[in-house]
Formats: sequence, C-alpha cells, structure tokens
Amino acid sequence: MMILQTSGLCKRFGGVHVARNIDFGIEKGEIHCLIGPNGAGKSSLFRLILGAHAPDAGTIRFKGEDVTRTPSFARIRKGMSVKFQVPGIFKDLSVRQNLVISFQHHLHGHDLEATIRRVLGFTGLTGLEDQLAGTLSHGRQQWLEIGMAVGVEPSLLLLDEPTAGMSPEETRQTGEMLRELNAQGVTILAVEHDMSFVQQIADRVTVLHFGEIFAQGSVAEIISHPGVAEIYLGASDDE
Ligand SMILES: Nc1ncnc2c1ncn2[C@@H]1O[C@H](COP(=O)(O)OP(=O)(O)OP(=O)(O)O)[C@@H](O)[C@H]1O
Repeated sequence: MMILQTSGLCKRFGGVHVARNIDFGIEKGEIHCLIGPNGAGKSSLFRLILGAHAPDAGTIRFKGEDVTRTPSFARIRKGMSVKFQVPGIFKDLSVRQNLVISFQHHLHGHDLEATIRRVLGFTGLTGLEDQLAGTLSHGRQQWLEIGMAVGVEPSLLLLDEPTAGMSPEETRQTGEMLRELNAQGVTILAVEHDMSFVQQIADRVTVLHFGEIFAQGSVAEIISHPGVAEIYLGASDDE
C-alpha cells in the first residue's frame, strides 16, 4: 500500500523544470532514498511533498487523501514530519527544553515526560538533557532534531540529507537509529548523497535526473544500473 503517491507532478522555476511529470510512490513501511546529481530536483520534490512548494500541475495523495492543496501545517497534522538539512534546534536552550517545545502542543504531563525519556534514549542523549543544544557535537545536534521530528510518532518522516557533515561513525549510528524507527512503524523518505549510507538503510531507491525519475529499484539494482553511474560522472564535479 502506498502511503504517498504523486501523479503527473510538475514544477517550473522560470525556465528550469525541477519536476517533470513525476509519478512517485512511497510504500507504507519502507525506507526510500532519493538520490541524483546536484540540481536533479531532489530538494524540490521533497518540498512539493511537504507542501513548501505548490505544483504547477499534478496531484499528491497522502494516506489515500488528496493533499495537493493542503498547507504544510495541515499535512504535518495528518502525520508527515520533516527534518531539514540546516539544524532547526534552539541552540541557546537545553536539550530538554528543545524537546518540550516540539511536543508540548500534542503531549502533556506524564505522556510528555514519557516521550521525552523515550526520545532521549533512542537518540543517545540520555544524561545530556540539561546541556545547551548549541554545545552538542554536530552529530548529536542532528540526532536531537531527528528526535524532535519523531516524538509525536509521524507516519511519514521526511529527511533532507540527514548525515550531512557527520563522521563515518555518526553516519553509521544514524542509520541504526533510522532502522529502529522504521521497525517501530515509521515510513521514511531520505534525500541522501552518501551511497554507503543508502546501502545501509534503503529498501528502495529513486534516482532523479533533470527533474525526472531516471531509475528506481533496490539498492543492488541501482548500483549495478549502468546509466546511473553515467549521470553521476557526467554531472558537476563537486560530488
Ligand atoms: N526557488 C527556486 N527558484 C529558482 N530556481 C530554483 C529554486 N529551487 C530550486 N531551483 C533550481 O531547480 C533545480 C533543482 O534544484 P534542487 O534543489 O531541487 O536540486 P537537488 O537535486 O536537491 O540538488 P542538490 O543535490 O544540489 O541539493 C536547480 O537548478 C535549482 O537551481
């Protein structure tokens, strides 16, 4: 069953087609990675799904419901959650205060405390709750934000380059964290550049190129796809 399905999705900025007729589906329960060279349209598709961009044409269905014209905040209320690349934490507040701010609209009293404990546990931040968020290592700041995004148990978690700037060990731990969340029932879409991380977590991979779906399949199928290597080699050289 598809938790999210786009059909004929189009978006243009001036002359640049960032999405051309995209039929893209995320199956309930999977970890799906979105890859592609710089400028392929990954962030744009991510923003269309979230409702941060309005499409020029096409539809988006989430849990069977047409959300094409539903504002972001209402998509979030329906079960989407997002973590952008730039940390959205409050650096001058403690770890605990960051979590309270994220959850207080949905949870109170015992439920709030229990959720904070659970999130501290799975993000490896137990014992650091009184530390100012800005003094955490880069990896821990990212984990705090993942914790803030999943505390209210979303059904679809959208992650924009969750391992950007992380050490290999932090990247590996992030993969384990996402696998655990997925085992608890969270469907995940991640925009990602690090192919070893994609191999660690992805059930399915979609490759975008010039705003179109270029290839789709298991990690093994994508790695052995001759055209995929070619578009990466032919793309900009800063990867
Ligand atoms: N708001 C905007 N206005 C104008 N052009 C935009 C806008 N957003 C994206 N673009 C252009 O659309 C194209 C696709 O951008 P997008 O950020 O979706 O690609 P990407 O695959 O996420 O790239 P990267 O891997 O570099 O993050 C790029 O050429 C970009 O310059």
